[in-house]
Amino acid sequence: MRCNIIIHSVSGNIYIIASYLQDKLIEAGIDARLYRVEDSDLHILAAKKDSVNQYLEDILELSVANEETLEKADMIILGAPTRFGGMTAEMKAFLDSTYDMCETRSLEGRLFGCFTSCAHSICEGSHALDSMLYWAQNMALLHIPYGVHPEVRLSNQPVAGIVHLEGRDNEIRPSDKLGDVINKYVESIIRYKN
Ligand SMILES: Cc1cc2nc3c(=O)[nH]c(=O)nc-3n(C[C@H](O)[C@H](O)[C@H](O)COP(=O)(O)O)c2cc1C
Repeated sequence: MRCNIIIHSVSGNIYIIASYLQDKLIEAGIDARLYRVEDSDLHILAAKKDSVNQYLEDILELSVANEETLEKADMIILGAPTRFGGMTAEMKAFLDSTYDMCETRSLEGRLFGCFTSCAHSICEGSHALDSMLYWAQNMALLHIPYGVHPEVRLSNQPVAGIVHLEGRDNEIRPSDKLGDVINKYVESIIRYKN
């Protein structure tokens, strides 16, 4: 199974989650690859903010996603920061560029997952997940939800996907606890593998 993870990340949280998720999927025998969407002024922000500069090179090393990235995937996972309860404009611009694919139904039946990072509110993160989910539904993709995992205690995750809370100015980077959540999500994905 080929899984293409497409991200937008400014200060690195989404990149950290995506890299961990990619490693875990590869360990599970899934051909997981990481792509980014265009962000034309990321380098300008990186010159002003250390937290943006920290992962800039890693992020820019990723190939930029296009329609082929979607068409080659059996599973598409989107990761984008939360912006006012939605996804970022950069991720939205990429998804908007795929409109023809919903009319041709060329992605129908592929699998879908999503994750986000935000400052302080799981609730706003959950809205951001839903905004990506609406795209997936337009594309007739099949959503694999995070669902309910009482064994991962107090993880406070929405059922739709994974949310990381960074606190103020990246004071909380994705931790082992979020790793437990991602591991559970990978277990669900493996069940759909064949
Ligand atoms: C314009 C803007 C709007 C934001 N809106 C929200 C929001 O609605 N809720 C929230 O909790 N965080 C919000 N954030 C914080 C980002 O989602 C957060 O910094 C995220 O972790 C960035 O991910 P990254 O490190 O991968 O770039 C906002 C940030 C910016 C710059």
